[in-house]
Amino acid sequence: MIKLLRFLSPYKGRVRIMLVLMFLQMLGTLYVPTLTADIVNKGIINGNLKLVWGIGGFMLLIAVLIAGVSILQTYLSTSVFTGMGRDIRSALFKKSQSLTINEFNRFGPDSMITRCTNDITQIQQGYMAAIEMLLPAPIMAVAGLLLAFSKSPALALLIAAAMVVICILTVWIGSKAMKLFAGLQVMLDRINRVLRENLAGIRVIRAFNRSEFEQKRTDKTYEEYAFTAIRVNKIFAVLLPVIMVIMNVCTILIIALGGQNVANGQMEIGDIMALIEYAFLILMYLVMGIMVIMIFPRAQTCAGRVNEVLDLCSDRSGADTPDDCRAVVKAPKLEFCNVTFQYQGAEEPVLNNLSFTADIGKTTAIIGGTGSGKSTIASLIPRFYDIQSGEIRIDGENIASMSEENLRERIGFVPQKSFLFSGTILDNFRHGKKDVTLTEIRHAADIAQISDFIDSLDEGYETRVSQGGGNFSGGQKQRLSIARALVRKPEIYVFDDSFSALDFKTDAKLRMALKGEVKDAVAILVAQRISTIMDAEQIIVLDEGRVDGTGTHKELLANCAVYQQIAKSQLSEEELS
Ligand SMILES: Nc1ncnc2c1ncn2[C@@H]1O[C@H](COP(=O)(O)OP(=O)(O)OP(=O)(O)O)[C@@H](O)[C@H]1O
Repeated sequence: MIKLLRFLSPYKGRVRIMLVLMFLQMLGTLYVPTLTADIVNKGIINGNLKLVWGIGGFMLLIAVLIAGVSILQTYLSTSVFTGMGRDIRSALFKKSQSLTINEFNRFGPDSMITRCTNDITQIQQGYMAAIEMLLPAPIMAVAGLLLAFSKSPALALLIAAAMVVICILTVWIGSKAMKLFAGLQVMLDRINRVLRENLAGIRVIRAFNRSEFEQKRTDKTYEEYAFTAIRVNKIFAVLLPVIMVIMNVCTILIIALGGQNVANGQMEIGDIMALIEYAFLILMYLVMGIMVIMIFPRAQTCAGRVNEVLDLCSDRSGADTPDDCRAVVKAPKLEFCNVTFQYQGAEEPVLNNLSFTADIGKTTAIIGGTGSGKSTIASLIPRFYDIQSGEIRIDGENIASMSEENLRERIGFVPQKSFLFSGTILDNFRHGKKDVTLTEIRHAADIAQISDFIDSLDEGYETRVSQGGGNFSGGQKQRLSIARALVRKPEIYVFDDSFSALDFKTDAKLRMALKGEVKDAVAILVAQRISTIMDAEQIIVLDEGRVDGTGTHKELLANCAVYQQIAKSQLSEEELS
C-alpha cells in the first residue's frame, strides 16, 4: 500500500485540506461532551434555564458545523480516491501493454482484469477508509482519554482497559482473516476465467451438450468463493457483538463507579455524562479503526498484486543490446539468421537454428505441417516474443535493438485468428492508421475484396461491429483484417494463415490484387493451402522448426520430399504435372 502512495501526489493539495477538515471535525466532536457536562452541572442542576438554552443553542451550532465539514470532507475524499483509482488503472493498463507476451501470460488476461477492476477498487476503499477512519482513531483515543482523565483518572483508566481488550481481540481475529483474504482474490481470478471461457465458448458448449457440465463447473467456483467469504464473515460476525458487549459493560461501570463518586461528592452528575460520551466516542472511533483493519488485509493483498505488475522489470532489456549486424548491406530486407526459439515453459525449442531471407518486392511463403512453427515465425517478426539465439534483421538491423513502437510501425500484421474491435468498420480501419483517408480505405477494401460487401450494407463503413467482430462471417473478418493492415502501407506484410477462410476464387483475386500493393515491401505469407502460395517468388518448407526446402513451387516439387507430400495431398495429378 505504501508503494502506491505515489499515486496520491497529484492530489496533495486536496489531501491537505481534507486533513484540516478532519481535524476540525474531531475538535468539534470532542468539545460536545464538555458542553454536555456544563449544561447539566451549571444549567440543569442550578435550574438556570437561560444557560441551558444558551449552551444548547451553541451545541446545535457546533453540530451543524461538524455536519458541513463532514460533507465537504467526504466530497474531497471521494474525488481524491476515485482519481487515484483511475490513475492506478491507467498505469496498470499502460504497463500491461508494454509487457512481452510471455510476461503477460504470467498473469493471464483473467487475473489482469481482476487486478484492473476489483483489486483497484479494494485499494481505493482501503486508502479512503485509512484516512477517514484509521487516522482519526489514535488521535481521538489519546485526546478523548486526556479529557476523560481530567474528569476522573480512575474512570479514564477503565476506558483505557476496555480499549486494550478491544485491540487484542481485533489483532487476533484480523490475523485469522488475513490468510483468507488472499485466497478470495485468487478465487475471483478463477471466476473471471471460467466465466470468460463459458461466455466465449457458448456455441461449443451447446454444440457438445456440455451446458450441464459447465454449469457445475461455474457453480463450483462460485461455491468456493462463497464458502471462503462466509468463513471471513463468520470470523468478523463474532467481533462486532463482542465489542458492543465490552462498550456496554464499560458504560455500566462508569455509571456505577461514577455514581458512587457523585454520592461521595467527588464528582458532578454532568461529568458522568461527559465520561460516558467520551467512552462512547473513543470506542466508536476504535471500532471504526477496527473496521478498516478488516478491510486493510484485503486491500494490502490487492496492492501486492497490482505492484507485482507495475514493478515487473521487463526481461526485454536483455535482448535489446545493439548488435554488430547494422553494417550489413541494406538489402535483403528481412532476415532470420540462425534463429532458435523456445516458448516459456516448453521442453524444447520450436524453431532450431532457422535461417532464411525475404527480399523486398517478393512474396515469401511459409508452408509446413501443423505445429511446424509457421505462426511462431510470424509472431517473432513484430517481436511478440524474444528469441533465445540468433538474429532477426530488417535492413541489416537487429530488431532487438529497435524500439517496439518503431518496429511495429513498419509491419502490417494479419493474425491467424481475425479479430475486430467493437465500434464501426471505419473505426477498425483507423486502428490500422489513425489519420486514414476515405480514399485509402476504399483502396484497401478493394484489394482485400471486401468493398462490394461493405457497400451492400445499409450503413456502409458506419456499420456497427459487435465485440470481436461477432456479426461478421469468418471470411469477412479475415478480409477486413487484411484491409486494416493494408491501410498502413507498411514495409513488411505478415499474413499468418490469413486467407484460410476465403473461397478459392476470392483467395486468387485477393492475391492477384495484393501483388501490385506489396511490390515495394516484403510480404511473408504463412499458409496451409498450396494454391495460396504456389505463385510466391520464394516458398520455405518448414518441418519441425527447421527449413526443409527453399525455392519456387516448381523447384520444390522437383526436389523437396515434404513439399511433394503436401502438394500430393492437395493438388490433382493435372496440377502436379
Ligand atoms: N504460446 C505457446 N506456448 C507454448 N507452446 C506453444 C505456444 N504457441 C505455440 N506453441 C507450440 O509451438 C509449436 C508451433 O506452433 P505454431 O503455432 O507456430 O505452429 P503452426 O505451424 O503455425 O501450426 P498451425 O498450422 O496448426 O497453425 C506447436 O507445437 C505448439 O504447440
